[in-house]
Amino acid sequence: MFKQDTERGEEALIEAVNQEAGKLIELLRCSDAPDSALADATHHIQAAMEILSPYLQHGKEWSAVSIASDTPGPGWLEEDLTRCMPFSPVSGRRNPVAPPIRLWRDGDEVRGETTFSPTYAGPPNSVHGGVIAAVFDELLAMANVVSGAAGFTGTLTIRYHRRTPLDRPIELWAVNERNTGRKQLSRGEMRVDGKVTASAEGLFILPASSRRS
Ligand SMILES: CC(C)(COP(=O)(O)OP(=O)(O)OC[C@H]1O[C@@H](n2cnc3c(N)ncnc32)[C@H](O)[C@@H]1OP(=O)(O)O)[C@@H](O)C(=O)NCCC(=O)NCCSC(=O)Cc1ccccc1
Repeated sequence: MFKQDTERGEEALIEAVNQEAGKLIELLRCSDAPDSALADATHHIQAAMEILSPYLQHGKEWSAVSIASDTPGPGWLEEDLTRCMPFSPVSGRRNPVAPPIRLWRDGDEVRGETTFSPTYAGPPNSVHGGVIAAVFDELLAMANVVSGAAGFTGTLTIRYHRRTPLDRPIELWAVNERNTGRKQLSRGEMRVDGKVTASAEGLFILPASSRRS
């Protein structure tokens, strides 16, 4: 059974069920189960879907709910930056497709760690390049947030130095290099055992429309 956190209550439960769903995705991705087991699992998954479907939220309002200020619970914690985007497909603890990522503020920089399961595989034993890009998008955006300005991704350039392995601890690092008017320039790295496997540079821009409003 899920262990309830007495202080965080519902929040702990919603995160726990998402984590279980993430493990389910990994089991499906890696499973060599026979048809009988797959049929049984399908039955149980359908039962869970029936329980949840009455609570499905549709429409603009729900898709706009993506930042912590839209949800109950602590939104901004410097030691746990992923809290401010609980529904993110990259780091959100309320999104079962997100890998388990931790991000925290370290002065002007953002640091973090993650381990990618085979759910995120691209080449053999390695993380998918698109997943790496997605993680950098969020990591660099967070470095901008920490620096006090956060625009939309305009351009994101990734250099894949060597393969990023699955099932190994990955170090994440990013910093905002420059804020000029509406533009923020940031860069980041992924490292394994101290060696850079991928690096990124991003130009983030505040849209003209956000200035007028
Ligand atoms: C915002 C902007 C990129 C630009 O705004 P506009 O008002 O149209 O800009 P305007 O035309 O006034 O030009 C101003 C200056 O900027 C320059 N410049 C313009 N564009 C580019 C460019 N692409 N690349 C490079 N430079 C560009 C332009 O030449 C000019 O330069 P100048 O001053 O002459 O030297 C807009 O096109 C847009 O919304 N695109 C979609 C963005 C999107 O969907 N991103 C993905 C989702 S967000 C995400 O994932 C992050 C995240 C993660 C996690 C959590 C949270 C966030």
